[in-house]
Amino acid sequence: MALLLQWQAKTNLISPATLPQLWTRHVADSLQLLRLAPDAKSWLDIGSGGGFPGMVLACALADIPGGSVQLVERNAKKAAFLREALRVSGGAGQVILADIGDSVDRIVPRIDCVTARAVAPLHQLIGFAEPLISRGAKALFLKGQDVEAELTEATRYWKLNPRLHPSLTGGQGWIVELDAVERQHQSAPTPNGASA
Ligand SMILES: C[S@@+](CC[C@H](N)C(=O)[O-])C[C@H]1O[C@@H](n2cnc3c(N)ncnc32)[C@H](O)[C@@H]1O
Repeated sequence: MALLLQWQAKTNLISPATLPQLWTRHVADSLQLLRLAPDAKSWLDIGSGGGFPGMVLACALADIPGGSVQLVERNAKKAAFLREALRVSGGAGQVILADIGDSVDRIVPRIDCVTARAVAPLHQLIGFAEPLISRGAKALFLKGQDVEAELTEATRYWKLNPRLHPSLTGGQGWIVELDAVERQHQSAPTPNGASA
């Protein structure tokens, strides 16, 4: 957290308005995911930014044999922060400087749990994570009060059976848990333009 505050002075890693609630809004918000996937060892966080939830999970997993978090971040400055944060904290993980859309197919180790917070709308996140979910990963996406609208939009593209968990850290937050997803097949248009 000291390193985050130091870098925050030069790089916008988290919203300045949330600085007074660093430990609840960011650290506890991240840690609450562990209880939803207690056996997961291999994690991947999409768009880790200032390290939430990925960097916090990397610290929590540091003493667990085989525990590790892949932190995928496309912004070079934020990726540099994450590398330094892993170094000073001894967190278990690696930083991947890449756009998840271009790199997810190159993730070789089996991922037990894929996470994201404040990165993209749900239907897009599912698109990014689908290759990992289809290989057995659980998805845990931290979402805000618009979760119902995001789920409705996502079901236009995906067949889902989501579990919704209220955030333990207050506010209007939710965690969307997904164990399987399937792309919706658009029915082929008939020659007169109507859907079959
Ligand atoms: C609003 S910040 C949120 C950071 C962090 N997850 C949090 O909740 O504090 C979104 C981050 O996701 C990264 N990002 C957005 N789209 C991405 C993508 N397709 N691949 C990798 N990183 C992405 C951005 O560079 C940015 O650092």
